[in-house]
Amino acid sequence: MVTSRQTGAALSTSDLKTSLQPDPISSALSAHIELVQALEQLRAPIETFAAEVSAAIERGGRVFWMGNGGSAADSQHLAAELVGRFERERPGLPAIALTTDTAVLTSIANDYGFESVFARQVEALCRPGDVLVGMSTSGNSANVVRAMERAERLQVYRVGMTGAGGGRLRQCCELWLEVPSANTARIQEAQMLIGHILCDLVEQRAYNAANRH
Ligand SMILES: O=C(CO)[C@@H](O)[C@H](O)[C@H](O)[C@H](O)COP(=O)(O)O
Ligand SMILES: [Zn+2]
Repeated sequence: MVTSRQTGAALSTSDLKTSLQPDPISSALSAHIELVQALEQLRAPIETFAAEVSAAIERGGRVFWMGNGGSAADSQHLAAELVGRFERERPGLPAIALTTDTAVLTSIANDYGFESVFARQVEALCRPGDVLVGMSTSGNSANVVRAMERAERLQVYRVGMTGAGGGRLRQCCELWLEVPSANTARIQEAQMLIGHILCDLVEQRAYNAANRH
C-alpha cells in the first residue's frame, strides 16, 4: 500500500489521480479554482471564527495555532500575520504557533511521545478564554486531536480546520471549518485562503478599535 504520512494514512484516490493526470498543471489549477469557489459556503463559520478570535483578543486572550508539516508552516505564517502586520497599521495581536520551539518540541516528544507535543504546550500556556486553532487536512493527526481534548478541559475555544469529513478533529472542536476536498495540497491552499480572510477581518476590527476617537 502507498502511504504518505506518519499517521500511516493511504494516499487518497484523488491524490493518486493527480499524479497520473496527463496535464498536471491544468488539473491542479482547475481543482484549486473549483475548491476556492466552494468556500463561499463557509462564509458563516469564517465570520464566527473571526468574531471569536477578535473577542478573545479584546478580553486579553491569545490565539494559538498548531498543525503538522505544511500545516505547521501555515500555523506560523498566520501567527506572524497577526503579531506583525497583514495589511494595516494597528497594534500587534497576540498569536502564537505551537510549532516553533525545537527545545520544547523535542523534549516533549522525547519524554512523553510525539502525540503530546501540542497537548503539553496547551496545558502550559493556554488559559480559559484563549482560542486554539488546529490545522489538519485529514483531521486525524493524533497530536492535534490530543491538544484539542486537553484544551476542552481548560475552557479554551477550539477551532478545527480540516479537509472533507473532518476526521477525529471534527468531534473535539466547537467550530469546524471543512474544506470540501480530499486532496492534501488543495486543502492546504484553501486553508491558507481562509486564514488570510480571518487575518483581514480580525485586523480590520483591531484597526477600527485603535483609531476610534
Ligand atoms: O504539506 C504536506 C503535503 O502537502 C505535508 O507536509 C503534510 O502537511 C504532512 O504529511 C502532515 O503530516 C499531514 O498531516 P494532516 O494534515 O493530516 O494533519
Ligand atoms: Zn504541502
